[in-house]
Amino acid sequence: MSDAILALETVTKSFGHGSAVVHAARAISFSLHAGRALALVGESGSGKTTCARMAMREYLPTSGRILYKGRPVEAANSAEIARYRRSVQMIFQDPFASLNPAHTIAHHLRRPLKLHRPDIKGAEIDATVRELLQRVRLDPDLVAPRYPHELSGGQRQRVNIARALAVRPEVIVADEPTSMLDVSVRLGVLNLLNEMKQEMNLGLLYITHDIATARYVAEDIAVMYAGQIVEWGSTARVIDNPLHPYTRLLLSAVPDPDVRFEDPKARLRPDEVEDIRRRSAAAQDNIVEAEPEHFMRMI
Ligand SMILES: Nc1ncnc2c1ncn2[C@@H]1O[C@H](COP(=O)(O)OP(=O)(O)OP(=O)(O)O)[C@@H](O)[C@H]1O
Repeated sequence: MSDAILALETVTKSFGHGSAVVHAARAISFSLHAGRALALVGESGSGKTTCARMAMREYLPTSGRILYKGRPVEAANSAEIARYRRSVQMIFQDPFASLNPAHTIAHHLRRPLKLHRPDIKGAEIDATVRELLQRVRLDPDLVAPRYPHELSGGQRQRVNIARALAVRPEVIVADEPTSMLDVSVRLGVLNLLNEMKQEMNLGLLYITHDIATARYVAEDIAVMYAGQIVEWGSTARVIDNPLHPYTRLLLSAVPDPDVRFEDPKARLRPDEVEDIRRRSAAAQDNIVEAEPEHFMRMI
């Protein structure tokens, strides 16, 4: 599809040098489209956050290109970079760390409006704060005057979503947005992200170790293993008919980022895990040098 808002084209990111080099992302290609979500799934260390940080321009790729509306970001001037930064907003894992305990929720939402929305002034700012809170299904009268510690984790994450929406982004990058929340409120936050995607025509990059949750937000899934995308497809196809052994491993693993697959709490036996890892690594060796198009055909 050529109407991508944001596209990573054969992007690679390495850290360190020589024998200590870590290939965190290798030949990664994906694009984000208005009103659609891509779930990037994989275990801890597979390279998901590195991809998110490249999409945010916090990390520059070692090689490859990032395109914003078809134009390479590297060639952008400072005004275009500023527009890009506004256009691509991030929601982090820890809903508390990203809010300042000394300020009210209203303050957190007024700030981006004052900085990035010259079209609204004075009383309009407070009206927009109310609108934003309503949009994320929070009661403005109750929530606007509160401090972050007075809200639940789920409410705080909704405030973070409202803050990201304040600058009218085109893309939201949500890195494990529910993994630090109570299980009981996770689905509500995922449903909210899904509604925002549809209502505001946002492109969404949803990053998770828990492949099953992709069903609630994402049209497509890309599965990452050791810095590479090893399987890609529609969410229903990947979950119902996973082709790659590593995807099967993810589907059978417990949804807890702190539990490694070798952990006895994971449902697979250690010998099964070892076998799948070996086959994943072998499959990966075969595709390392392949062009993305060729790789897509292989999976
Ligand atoms: N700034 C950095 N310097 C050196 N190595 C890094 C850096 N950032 C990430 N890495 C390494 O790159 C690899 C991929 O890490 P990344 O954080 O992208 O994975 P992840 O799938 O997002 O994992 P997690 O869910 O734990 O964040 C890991 O081996 C990690 O140690």
